[in-house]
Amino acid sequence: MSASIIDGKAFAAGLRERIGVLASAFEAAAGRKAGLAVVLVGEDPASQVYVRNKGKQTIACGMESFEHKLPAETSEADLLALVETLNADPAVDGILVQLPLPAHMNEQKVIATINPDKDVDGFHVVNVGRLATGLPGFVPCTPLGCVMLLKDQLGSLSGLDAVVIGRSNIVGKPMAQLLIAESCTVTVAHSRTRDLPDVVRRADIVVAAVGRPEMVKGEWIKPGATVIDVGINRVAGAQEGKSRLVGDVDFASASTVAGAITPVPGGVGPMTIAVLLRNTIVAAHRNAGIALDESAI
Ligand SMILES: NC(=O)C1=CN([C@@H]2O[C@H](COP(=O)(O)OP(=O)(O)OC[C@H]3O[C@@H](n4cnc5c(N)ncnc54)[C@H](OP(=O)(O)O)[C@@H]3O)[C@@H](O)[C@H]2O)C=CC1
Ligand SMILES: Nc1nc(=O)c2c([nH]1)NC[C@@H]1CN(c3ccc(C(=O)N[C@@H](CCC(=O)O)C(=O)O)cc3)C=[N+]21
Repeated sequence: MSASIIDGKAFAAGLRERIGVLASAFEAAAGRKAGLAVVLVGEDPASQVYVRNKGKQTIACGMESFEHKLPAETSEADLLALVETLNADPAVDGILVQLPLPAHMNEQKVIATINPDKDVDGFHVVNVGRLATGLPGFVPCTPLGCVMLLKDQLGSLSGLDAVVIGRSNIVGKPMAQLLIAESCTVTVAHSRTRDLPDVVRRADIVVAAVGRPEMVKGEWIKPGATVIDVGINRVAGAQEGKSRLVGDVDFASASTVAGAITPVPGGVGPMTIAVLLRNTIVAAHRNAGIALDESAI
């Protein structure tokens, strides 16, 4: 049996199209474009690529992109001051501070400074609390993108057994919260989990967010299960000096057992950026007091 491939790239393109329509309606109603500010500290090449892609897609959707690139040696106080300026700027609806930050900065302190109603990453404790209690807020982009793909693939997730591998604040934990909200029976596995293959074998839905290239093997997967691979790992390619991207799932073996699986690249990654734009257009409507049917996006 061969799994169907979940085309995150195509789904993300459709999502951006719907956002584009909402963005032009917003501009007509508000007399200004919705705006996203992205802050990058330092010169990490992968982060630079992501930030550039975010900026391009923001503009392509008819929103305004404000990019702030700061040198790696910027003081924490200067970064906090920039965040405060963006909080106060009425042209800015969403703020994203690219992580990880340089070691001399306290990430929690920086995130805590972002106005929760502009926190389109959903990382502020207020939004974490809102998600945990079922209040409207902002949900982290990567896990929300995963749930959109799952619901598109499976319809209702109610009653399904889900295993999330990874318990980070940005992927694993919010992913578990969203699956609980969809009435899945959720297990969260991590580096101390005993017999991970056995835990994964129970799952109708497997979400891998580990950061270990091709760790999850096909023999671990229950036949017909849906596999969402969040991992983005750059490894040495076949050709000298070239690298390639692989996920946390061994795609070759898992795709012979799973019912459906996301590829890397072209799966969850493109969804992350599209959901960021979704959260930004939602923030713009809320901040401007303009009604929007958020469940329809
Ligand atoms: N597609 C996208 O848009 C995004 C992709 N990513 C990718 O997703 C992956 C995870 O990211 P992130 O959550 O930030 O990573 P973290 O490093 O913050 O978390 C990794 C988690 O995996 C667990 N883990 C590590 N080794 C094992 C193991 N051998 N067995 C079981 N669990 C293990 C850790 O457990 P413990 O807590 O015990 O240490 C931890 O909870 C990365 O590849 C990252 O690049 C991340 C964000 C967005
Ligand atoms: N504050 C903050 N918010 C984030 O959401 C955030 C962050 N910091 N730091 C880094 C991680 C990682 N991340 C990705 C976004 C897009 C792709 C993506 O588009 N991936 C493409 C491939 C891109 C390539 O070729 O390199 C794909 O999977 O098809 C991947 C990973 C967002 N993150």
